[in-house]
Amino acid sequence: MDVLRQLQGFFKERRHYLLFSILCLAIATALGLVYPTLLRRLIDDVIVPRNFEDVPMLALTALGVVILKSFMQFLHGFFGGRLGNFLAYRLRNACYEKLQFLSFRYYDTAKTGDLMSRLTGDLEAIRNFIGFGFAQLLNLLLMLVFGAVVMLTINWQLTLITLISMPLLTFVALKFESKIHPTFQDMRQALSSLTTAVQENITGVRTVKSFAREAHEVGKFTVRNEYYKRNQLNAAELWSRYFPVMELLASVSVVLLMGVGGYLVIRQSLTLGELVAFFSLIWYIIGPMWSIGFHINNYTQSKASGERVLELLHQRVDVKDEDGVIRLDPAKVRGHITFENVTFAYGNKMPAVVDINIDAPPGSVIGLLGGTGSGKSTIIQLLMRAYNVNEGSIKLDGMDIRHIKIKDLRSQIASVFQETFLFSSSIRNNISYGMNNVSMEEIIRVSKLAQAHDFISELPDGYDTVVGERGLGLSGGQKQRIAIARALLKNPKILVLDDATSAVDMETEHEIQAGFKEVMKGRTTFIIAHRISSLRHADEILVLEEGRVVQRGTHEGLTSTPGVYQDVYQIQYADHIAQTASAAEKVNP
Ligand SMILES: Nc1ncnc2c1ncn2[C@@H]1O[C@H](COP(=O)(O)OP(=O)(O)OP(=O)(O)O)[C@@H](O)[C@H]1O
Repeated sequence: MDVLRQLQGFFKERRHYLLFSILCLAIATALGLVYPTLLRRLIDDVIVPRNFEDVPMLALTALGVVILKSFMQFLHGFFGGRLGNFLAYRLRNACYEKLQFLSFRYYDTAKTGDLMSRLTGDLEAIRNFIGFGFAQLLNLLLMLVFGAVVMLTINWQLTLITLISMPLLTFVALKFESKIHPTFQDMRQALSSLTTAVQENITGVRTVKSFAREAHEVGKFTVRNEYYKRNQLNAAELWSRYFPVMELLASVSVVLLMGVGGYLVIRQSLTLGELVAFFSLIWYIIGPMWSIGFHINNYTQSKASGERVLELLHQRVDVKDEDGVIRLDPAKVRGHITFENVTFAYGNKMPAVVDINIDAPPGSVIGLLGGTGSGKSTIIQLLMRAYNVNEGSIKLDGMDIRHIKIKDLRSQIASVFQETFLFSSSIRNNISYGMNNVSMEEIIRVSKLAQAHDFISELPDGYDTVVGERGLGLSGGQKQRIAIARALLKNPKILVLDDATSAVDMETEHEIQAGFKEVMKGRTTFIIAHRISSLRHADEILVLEEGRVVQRGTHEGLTSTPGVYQDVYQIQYADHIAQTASAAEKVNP
């Protein structure tokens, strides 16, 4: 109930809908009791004494009850639907907003499929339960109480005898629920793994095809599909057993009623009308008993769903603005970056970077070189304050970035990552992502700088061409050039190029770098690169190994000092060095 109490906070302005919905359903249920009473009057007061002038009145009453009952049911659905949808809408918005502000740390371990199912399946379960299930569960109790009270007022002995099978019916219903519930959970799990397989397969279609793994993928899917089918069959078998058993038990009441009730009528301790009313009342009570398991199941499932949604909403955001943060005036930002003894570890792992010191004055270019996993990207992540440093500090123009408004800090940094993410929208929208009121001229200007204008112009719809999901349909280099244009449009004080030219050929790299020279002017630039050619003009190059800076200096200084940089240089420039050496030999034999 704690979950329900917490969820209540999301619909407190519409709490009256819940009350109306329950009230209307209760009235409809109470009206349902009028039928047996009318039947009883029809037999005892009309048919038996052949008093037929009362028939029209009884018929009109029945009609009135039907209409009123239907109207009450309509109102229950109306208010329930409004309430459920209002709550789902509020929760969906709250979850989505939370997802925007959750830290990178959360996304390091979060699974897309799981998050999607919280925002869809779980929300749907909550919507149904709060909108309808809750009222119906209460109503079920009301039906039992109302029905039993009316029966007791007719004949309490007969009531006790005929309701003898009720505990057994309840027991079977609950037992059934305890079996079907895990089966449903397995089914949900199986469906989730089936969906994950489809999602992964579509996302990684290029990898699958390039490794000719179609048959393997089909096999993997078949196994999961088989498992899902088995679960479905289990559930179907349980259902097929449930209804006959329930009917059998319910028939015990009916048989008892016929025997004992018939005997009482013969003995004239019960009227014929009362016996018929009893029949109708017994089904009025047994009906809800059949679905008691379903309603309880609905409740437990929604409770679990509520917990999952609330768990997401209660996630702690560890990187957030503190009170009294500094706002940046873009015109005054100079872009002086300093790292002072920075150490950082992801979770409980070994530190990813240790004791990093960098001084990047405004407009300088810092190169980061190192093997895979050496900590290059981590340095950039820390600069953007994706994570808080564990030790030391990072400063922008002398201010610790922890004291600067995150939005302001990030708006001063533009990055081009190794992996370019494009939204399924037009190229123009992708380039101007996050910016308002950008003119077409501006978009074209930056695209030209990023060497993207030519290939965009050749596309059928030019800048209005809609790129597929994550940019499918464009080459890696083309996507990267769009990302570069996007970064240039932001006109940042700090530029991060994370292996930004790795997906383009040498010639294009050269062209892009020539363009970059222009845009890097006046901006502090961090370049992460595997190719020395991308770094040679940097003001300072940091060579990283296992999170530590093992060498630092300019290209000239590092090439003339024995060490990692010189080794990498010799490997990457082997041909060039050999040529230079033979040319020198020819001159000085
Ligand atoms: N999100 C993360 N969660 C946990 N550990 C991480 C995460 N990102 C990186 N690491 C770890 O931190 C270390 C440094 O990784 P980082 O990505 O900074 O290296 P890199 O030099 O950029 O590598 P690459 O050139 O392959 O991109 C590695 O040991 C890596 O496994």
